[in-house]
Amino acid sequence: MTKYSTLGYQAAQERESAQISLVLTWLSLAAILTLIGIGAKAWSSAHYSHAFALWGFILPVAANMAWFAIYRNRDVQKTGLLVTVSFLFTYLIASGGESNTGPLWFYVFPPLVFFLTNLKTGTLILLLVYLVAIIVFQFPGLPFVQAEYSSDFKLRFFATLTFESIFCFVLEASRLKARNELLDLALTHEHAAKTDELTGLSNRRDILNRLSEEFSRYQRTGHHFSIVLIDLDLFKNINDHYGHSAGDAALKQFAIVVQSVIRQTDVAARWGGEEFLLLLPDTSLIPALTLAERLRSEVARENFSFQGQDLPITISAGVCSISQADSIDNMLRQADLHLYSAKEAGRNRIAPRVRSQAADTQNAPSA
Ligand SMILES: Nc1nc2c(ncn2[C@@H]2O[C@H](COP(=O)(O)OP(=O)(O)OP(=O)(O)O)[C@@H](O)[C@H]2O)c(=O)[nH]1
Repeated sequence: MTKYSTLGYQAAQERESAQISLVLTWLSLAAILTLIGIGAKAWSSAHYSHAFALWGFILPVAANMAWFAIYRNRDVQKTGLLVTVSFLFTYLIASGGESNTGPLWFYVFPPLVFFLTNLKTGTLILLLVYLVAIIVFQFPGLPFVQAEYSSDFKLRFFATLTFESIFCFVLEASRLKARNELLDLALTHEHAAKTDELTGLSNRRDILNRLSEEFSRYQRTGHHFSIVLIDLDLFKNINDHYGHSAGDAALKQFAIVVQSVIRQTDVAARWGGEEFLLLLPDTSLIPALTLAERLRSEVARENFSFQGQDLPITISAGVCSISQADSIDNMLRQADLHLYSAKEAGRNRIAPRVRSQAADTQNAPSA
């Protein structure tokens, strides 16, 4: 998965295209009003065909707005407006507009195409615009070309349009660069705010949010979920005998084991110190106990080591399902009580007990 496919990027992209759509709606409205206005001006100067042609462009702009209002398709909205504006500007440069001022509208194009498309597509469209202008300027005899422009005008037109295009390209490129850097920074902060630095798992704040989301989902849909509160056994001894760095290494290795056991939809978090919490969506008590038991036996089997020394790591855990509680606080309290009873019963075990656990944990180390 690339960083551009993460939820954060997708949300930012969605916000940006929603903004572009809004601007396009206002631009379309402004275009309609402008076309009405300059059409009326042409009419008052007795340029009837020109007035009708300008008013004729109102139809596709209005149709594009209506299409978007019904289907909310932003790509069609963008393409529709770009195509209409392209034809309008081609008409203006070919007809000369009022007093040969039609080509002046071309200056709207560079900022508009870079705003609506990306740098590559924008540049391609601008090259097409140049091609249209060159054809109109070089072949005044063509049937659709009614205007003739002086050499001086053509030269200055291309020079100024080129200058404007390059300027818009550079501005857009630096805007995109700044926007991506800002987005990266925001995502890094967002990730840091949700992640435990040592283990890379979710932190307490993140899992509390997810628990409350899962609880709301349960209230809406009735989908059960469970939690597993895990504590590494006699962890103080690990720190005391092998050093704090060995303890840290064991916590990291434990996080890797947890992630290899849980499903992708489950969430593992460092609850604090040497305590961890699992959130298991769509899981009732028995499957949650089975998963906790599998994790316990994986941890007991895993070879935890630090700088060549083996670390004796086992876990105890308390499990609770939403069917046994009426709130998140209550679930956490019950899981904590079960964890306490697992410790009391000799550690390296899961509570509440299921029959199959008894055989597995007969040889569990005592406190
Ligand atoms: N290395 C390391 N140790 C930690 C970290 N967080 C908490 N601890 C240690 O974990 C130990 C927890 O010890 P206790 O709460 O006494 O419990 P325990 O020794 O695990 O005994 P039981 O829970 O009864 O099995 C303490 O010594 C903490 O200093 C950490 O991030 N790194």
